[in-house]
Amino acid sequence: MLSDNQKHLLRQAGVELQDIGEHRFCELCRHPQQIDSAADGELVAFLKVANALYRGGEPAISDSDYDFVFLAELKQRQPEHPLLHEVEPEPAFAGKTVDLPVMMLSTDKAYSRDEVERWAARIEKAAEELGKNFADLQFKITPKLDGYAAYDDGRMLYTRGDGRKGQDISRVFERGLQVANQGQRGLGAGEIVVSRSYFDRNLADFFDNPRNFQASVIKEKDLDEHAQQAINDHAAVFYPFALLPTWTGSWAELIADFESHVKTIWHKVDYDVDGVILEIADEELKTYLGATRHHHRWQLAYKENLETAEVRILHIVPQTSRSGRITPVAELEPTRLSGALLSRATAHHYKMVLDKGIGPGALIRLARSGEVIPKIEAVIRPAEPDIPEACPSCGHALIWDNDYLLCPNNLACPAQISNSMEHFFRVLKNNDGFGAASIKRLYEHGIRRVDQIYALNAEQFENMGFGPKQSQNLVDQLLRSRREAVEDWRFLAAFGVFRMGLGNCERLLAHYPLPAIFELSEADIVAIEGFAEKTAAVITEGFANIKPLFDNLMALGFNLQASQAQPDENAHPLAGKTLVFTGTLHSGSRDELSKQAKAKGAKVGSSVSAKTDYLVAGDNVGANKTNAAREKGVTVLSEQEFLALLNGDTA
Ligand SMILES: NC(=O)c1ccc[n+]([C@@H]2O[C@H](COP(=O)([O-])OP(=O)(O)OC[C@H]3O[C@@H](n4cnc5c(N)ncnc54)[C@H](O)[C@@H]3O)[C@@H](O)[C@H]2O)c1
Ligand SMILES: [Zn+2]
Repeated sequence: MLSDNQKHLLRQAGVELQDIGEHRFCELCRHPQQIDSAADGELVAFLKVANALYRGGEPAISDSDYDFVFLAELKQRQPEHPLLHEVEPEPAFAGKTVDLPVMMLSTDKAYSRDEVERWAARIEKAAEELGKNFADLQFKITPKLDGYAAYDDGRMLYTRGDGRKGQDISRVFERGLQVANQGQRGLGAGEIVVSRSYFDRNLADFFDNPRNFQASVIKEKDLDEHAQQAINDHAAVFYPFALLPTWTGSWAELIADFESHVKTIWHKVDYDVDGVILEIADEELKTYLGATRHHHRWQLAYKENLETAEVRILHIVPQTSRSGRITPVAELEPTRLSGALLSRATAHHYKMVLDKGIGPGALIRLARSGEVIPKIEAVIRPAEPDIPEACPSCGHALIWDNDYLLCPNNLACPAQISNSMEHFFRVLKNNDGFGAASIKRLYEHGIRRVDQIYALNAEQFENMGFGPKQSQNLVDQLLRSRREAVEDWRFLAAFGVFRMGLGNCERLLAHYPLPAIFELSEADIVAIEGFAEKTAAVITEGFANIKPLFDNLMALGFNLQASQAQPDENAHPLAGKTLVFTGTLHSGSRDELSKQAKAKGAKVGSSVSAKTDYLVAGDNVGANKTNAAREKGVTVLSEQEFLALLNGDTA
């Protein structure tokens, strides 16, 4: 049963226990493998409760069960579920909520060298697109502190909150908390941590675990005397990531001795560490790579997962996805791994099936990983694969599209149509009842598009075989989905345009109002940070394809919240602009001026590109450089002109 404190935490976080029930929640904590039997709603409710307890310092299950059993199950059932693509929320305290100076996200995770190499390959590609030499890039490794994330801007300390808005917890500094390493205030993101050896010696009798202790340090209520003592003894500190022990080197150096670099950094600090963080140092490339709603693409957490299993494949079942790509799903001899029973695994694509010999009878190695789970890590003994020739859903002949087998029959393929309709309701999130089973029935009765679903009344649902109560509920849910406010980028993402997931939709609509997206040229899209040339063509084509459906749905009147920052008369003239500094500056160091510009909402790059707005040229800058910038459409400013802008004078 849950403790009173745990129940209090849930109330504080606004997480409803009745969606799953206390009894069922505790039963699943003790017997994680029973999650197989849980309904989707139960699974989601379980995750929300577990997360709220964990963030409040009272975890009910181990991290490994959370990641590899419950979260993994959700990934398998509903890969697009928002819980998987957004920062896990922290419960709010009574206190001021403030915009974070920078986005504080979760991290993308890797459990094998293979995954690390795939991440590096994406970095290499982006570096190439920016004209940078991958071999020259510096990579950094730091220990991944397992504490309580916070951000220190020098004036206040904030929690990570939902990644965009956090809460003011400056009180911990008033309680005497020091910055680790004799560090100063204002060093940005870090974690509140407690020395592992100190905890074991002095705190283990009073707190269940360090997480429990850390949560108590930031609570608004009076501080526990042992916690206060730990702060006085400087055993509990705020550790800014900038001060962490760091390994730095090129990719070649990193990968040549990967295990040993990781191990050295992992054990460098006397705090709880649950992995290492890999990242690149190049600021311009970082800006270019950007972030999803969940993690920065320039950063990767490497964790260890020692449990693997050798499993025999029974057969491979091809499945047609929403986009027409055929996913190879291997049915396995049921095998237990990290607490869960595995009976299926996926291969990336059919090229891999072909190359590695993933056929019936093959012996493979499986590891539970944080990515699409579980997936085939390695083939120990290959077997002749079956490569399907026809789409398993519509029978259309398949074609190869790079590494993927593709069903090109996207206008009439039942799987593609049904999966797209299901995707719409799932991404929109503000409705219930349009899962795979309902959609299948609707499809069987001739429904092909979501606007047709919105046109149905209760009687028509009943005629398709839905019960009377369910029919009324579906009608209510459709109405609710139109009335309840929904962000315009989420609405756009629901259409499932290739390459337009939640993150990209949000990024695009920060620049253009929703109706304008159909007028965008490829060049308009490329000009936005984070969009590459190749994808822009696919995106404009995708928009053209959804236009008729989009218009039909808009006519129904959804309650859309526009995300685009309305042109603000009072906005600072540097807000949203990208600057590059060059030459000798007199009013401050380049770092100081960058900081001031960033504080006004500007971005600072390291070299001029087509995305730069201003080149701030100090002394001793050659005409070649300024002319080249002007040719790219960049405005060249003197230091004085820049200072005037910084003061708020308009350009
Ligand atoms: N046991 C449970 O019930 C439960 C519930 C929810 C989540 N969890 C655990 O929480 C984790 C997911 O949480 P998350 O979203 O906070 O993500 P995460 O574990 O990926 O951590 C991301 C955070 O790492 C921090 N970090 C630490 N060291 C860093 C460094 N050197 N450089 C940069 N950043 C660093 C940052 O603050 C960042 O916010 C999972 O491991 C999961 O198991 C457990
Ligand atoms: Zn098909």
